[in-house]
Amino acid sequence: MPTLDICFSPELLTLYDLRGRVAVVVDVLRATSSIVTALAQGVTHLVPVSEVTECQAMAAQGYLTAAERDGRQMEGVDLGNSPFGYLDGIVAVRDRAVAITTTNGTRALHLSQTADTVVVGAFLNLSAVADFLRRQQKDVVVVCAGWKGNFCLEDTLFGGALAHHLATEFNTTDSDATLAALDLWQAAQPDAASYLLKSAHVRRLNSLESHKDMEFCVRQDVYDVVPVYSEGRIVAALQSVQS
Ligand SMILES: O=C(O)[C@H](CS(=O)(=O)O)OP(=O)(O)O
Repeated sequence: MPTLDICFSPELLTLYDLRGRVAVVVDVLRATSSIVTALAQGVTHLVPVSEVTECQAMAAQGYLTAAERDGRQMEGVDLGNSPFGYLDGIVAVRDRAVAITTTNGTRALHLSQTADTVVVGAFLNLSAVADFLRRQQKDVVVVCAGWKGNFCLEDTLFGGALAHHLATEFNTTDSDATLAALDLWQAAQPDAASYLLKSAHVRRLNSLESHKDMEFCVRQDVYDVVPVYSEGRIVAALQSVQS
């Protein structure tokens, strides 16, 4: 039976060997929720980059640009880090490619590249990711983006929810990290959104008046898209299998 382990922060990734495994990178608030939403809304692919200047430069190649630092959209770009940027119709996103840089999410993606496969997880595509992992039948590490290297509740909660979904098909009992995330998921029931109100990131987003982002990002199974990060691009899984 394949194992499901959880890495609470990118700073701990040196302790994990991702080779031969599937990495599920999660940054519920808000990078991976926005990436899932972007692909569901018809974005062709996303390129995660480290620096804002790198992101801005990609506009010359026809990319839409999405850049955020400390929760705020940067000057001179098309989009920030809110999933509503892909939903509100202000920027036409269908059939466009997006260069994206965020505080925590893009770093976690870059650091996970040694995995056999890197997928992008969020509550918005929880069941789709679980189905994808069932088909892969490989060991899994959930890589929590956290906040500036620190543990965060929302990404760990996602890890617990995913482990709960896969508990009969994956070994979720050998890792204390997975057991802790499962306990957290149980503690958050029956209302994970209310539970997350206590998290530091939700308080940060509230102070930026992004409460509706949090309410959206904790919704489960809104989309069935599974983004896969490969060769510098994030594409929907079916596209990746066909190409
Ligand atoms: O925009 C976000 O939600 C965060 C910024 S911060 O953690 O609040 O500074 O970026 P992300 O990379 O999605 O964690």
